[in-house]
Amino acid sequence: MAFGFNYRGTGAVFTIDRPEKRNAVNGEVMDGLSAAVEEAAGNNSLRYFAVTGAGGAAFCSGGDLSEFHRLKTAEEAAPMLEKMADILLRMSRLPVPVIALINGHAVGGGCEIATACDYRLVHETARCGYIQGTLAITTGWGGASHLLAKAGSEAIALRMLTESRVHPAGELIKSGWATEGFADEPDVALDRFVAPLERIHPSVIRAYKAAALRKREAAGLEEMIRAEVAECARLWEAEAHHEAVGLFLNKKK
Ligand SMILES: C[C@@H](C(=O)O)C(=O)SCCNC(=O)CCNC(=O)[C@H](O)C(C)(C)COP(=O)(O)OP(=O)(O)OC[C@H]1O[C@@H](n2cnc3c(N)ncnc32)[C@H](O)[C@@H]1OP(=O)(O)O
Repeated sequence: MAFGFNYRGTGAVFTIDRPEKRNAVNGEVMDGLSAAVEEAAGNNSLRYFAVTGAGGAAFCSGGDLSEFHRLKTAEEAAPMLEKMADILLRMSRLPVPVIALINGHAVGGGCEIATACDYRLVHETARCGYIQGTLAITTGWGGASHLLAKAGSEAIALRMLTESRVHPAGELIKSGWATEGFADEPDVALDRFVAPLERIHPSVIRAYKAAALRKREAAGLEEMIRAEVAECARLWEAEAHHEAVGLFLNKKK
């Protein structure tokens, strides 16, 4: 199975479990996350929803390039991009805090998953970045829209997106992208982070989450995501993108 979904204390944890592929997202992971989000949305006693990756190397390396490299045209790429963008939008709209437990590198679509969360806890060795630019595409799962809708500094957000590089944990914490860093086991960091929330009545937490969602919706988040997906699909079919992906997949051959 490419993923796990477990209840842990008062929360639920979705784990991408493909460490040999650095937790790249394939169709099975998408469907698993979609089902987990649906289940969490209907669970009135849930207090948080966390996403993480199996193994120490990566949180998530983005879309599975070997699987999605088959998609050549904008028309072929769009349904995949739309599907994951919709899953991440629904995840972001969960009525409880959504936490990215970034145990290792989060790049490309992996960085977008983290961005759709309310909080990002980053291991000190993890590096994160919207590296899609190096593949001649933009983010296509809604990551730029989530980032711009809630970033404190538009300039920092825009610079991260356009530079398309990976950032060490220290830099992510300093810029405010990461909520906090950790050096111990991810589970310990998660418990430490949720402990103060668990002392507050769940209805209060849910009310504040609803307030944050109202702010993002007022920014036009859903419409922004639709435009982002279309733009990524348009760039996807260009030769520059397919060449860059081919180079990555053939790098060790
Ligand atoms: C859909 C789109 C979007 O945003 O909307 C995207 O996500 S574009 C996808 C953006 N993602 C990427 O460009 C992938 C970037 N991946 C990386 O930069 C790296 O793999 C790191 C994540 C930094 C990990 O580096 P590290 O040296 O630890 O591992 P590695 O590069 O040797 O990778 C280990 C194995 O995982 C595979 N692997 C890694 N990332 C993959 C991916 N995204 N899709 C498919 N396979 C992948 C490698 O080919 C290799 O397979 P073998 O063992 O068989 O050789």
